[in-house]
Amino acid sequence: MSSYATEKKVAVAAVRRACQLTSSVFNKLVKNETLTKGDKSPVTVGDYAAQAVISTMLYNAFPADPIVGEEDAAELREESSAEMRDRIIALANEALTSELGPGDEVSWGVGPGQEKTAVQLLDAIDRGNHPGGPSGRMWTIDPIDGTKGFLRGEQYAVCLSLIVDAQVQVGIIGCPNLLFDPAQPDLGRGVIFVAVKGHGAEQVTLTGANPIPLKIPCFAPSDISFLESVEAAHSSHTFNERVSSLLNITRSPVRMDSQAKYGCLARGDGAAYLRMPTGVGYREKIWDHAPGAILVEEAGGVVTDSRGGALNFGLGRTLGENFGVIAAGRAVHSRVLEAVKTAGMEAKAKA
Ligand SMILES: Nc1ncnc2c1ncn2[C@@H]1O[C@H](COP(=O)(O)O)[C@@H](OP(=O)(O)O)[C@H]1O
Ligand SMILES: [Mg+2]
Ligand SMILES: [Mg+2]
Ligand SMILES: [Mg+2]
Repeated sequence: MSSYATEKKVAVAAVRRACQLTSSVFNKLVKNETLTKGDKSPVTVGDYAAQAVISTMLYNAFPADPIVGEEDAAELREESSAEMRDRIIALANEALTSELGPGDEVSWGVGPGQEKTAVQLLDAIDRGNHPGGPSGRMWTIDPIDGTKGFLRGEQYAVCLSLIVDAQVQVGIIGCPNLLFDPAQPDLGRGVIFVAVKGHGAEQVTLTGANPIPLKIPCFAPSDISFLESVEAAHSSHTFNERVSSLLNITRSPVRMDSQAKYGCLARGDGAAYLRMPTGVGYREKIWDHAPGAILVEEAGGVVTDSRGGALNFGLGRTLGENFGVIAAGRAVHSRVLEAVKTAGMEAKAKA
């Protein structure tokens, strides 16, 4: 099985630069630097600039690889967005050219790069327009996952994955606001989760140091707690409550934005991640789950939809008919899946 050594190196370097960008943007973010997209969700200068940086670095290393990225530059190309566009270009160039120190080897082509023009950076954002599909190599970029958490100063994640023939091979999740070790808060914040199919999962610091292999522990029933979204619109809190009570879980759920939830699950901070749709019609996006799914699987866990089916990353930009997500260690997963089925039947009977 390929170890995807070069892909991993480039991907970690890209996420590292993007994390530095998003952390520094947060401290300077002003009101008119956030737009509302067509689906009413927020997007900030940080989302755009981070996608530009990651896409540029991927293009340098793998010019033929298509990219499925969350953001596009259509709005930025409008004359009325000139101020925001200039800011994004400046941020992206700063992130692409800054010295990051140890671990940022120039020899891999991932060290400080050249400044890019506005046209090049807008085109880099728009290279994320690939439709996805069942065959070939493609990257997914979610430059800021959990934009709402980012805006609240809480958890968010810079997420990147490599998918080959619909199978996730590499997943990287950068979490600048996450404690490196909740048991040792003095080690500070900032974690990058890294997984390569067949080669395990680990976490490193934002500088790529202190690698720690990740393995989901076995949980006693009394130690089980759920990880879930902060946003009730993204996943049903009431359904999770019902599942918890069916499983006699007494611990309160841990609410957290973004794929930081998958990272926490992979290292044993929480026993299960349950994401049930709040309404009909929303289709989960592949960039919201591909890095997390490979991370949890490589840490020994199981990730399925709410019916127990595999997540299908080969259907395009979304997960298609996959309904909800259940991620957990093997034993907990099968118990949660049973309870989800029971709660689902109860809900149907009531409707
Ligand atoms: N109605 C909905 N149902 C489920 N997920 C949704 C949703 N609306 C938006 N999302 C997704 O939820 C992601 C955040 O997940 P979480 O709630 O776990 O933090 C968002 O990612 P972005 O923040 O990258 O846009 C977005 O893609
Ligand atoms: Mg978004
Ligand atoms: Mg997202
Ligand atoms: Mg996003």
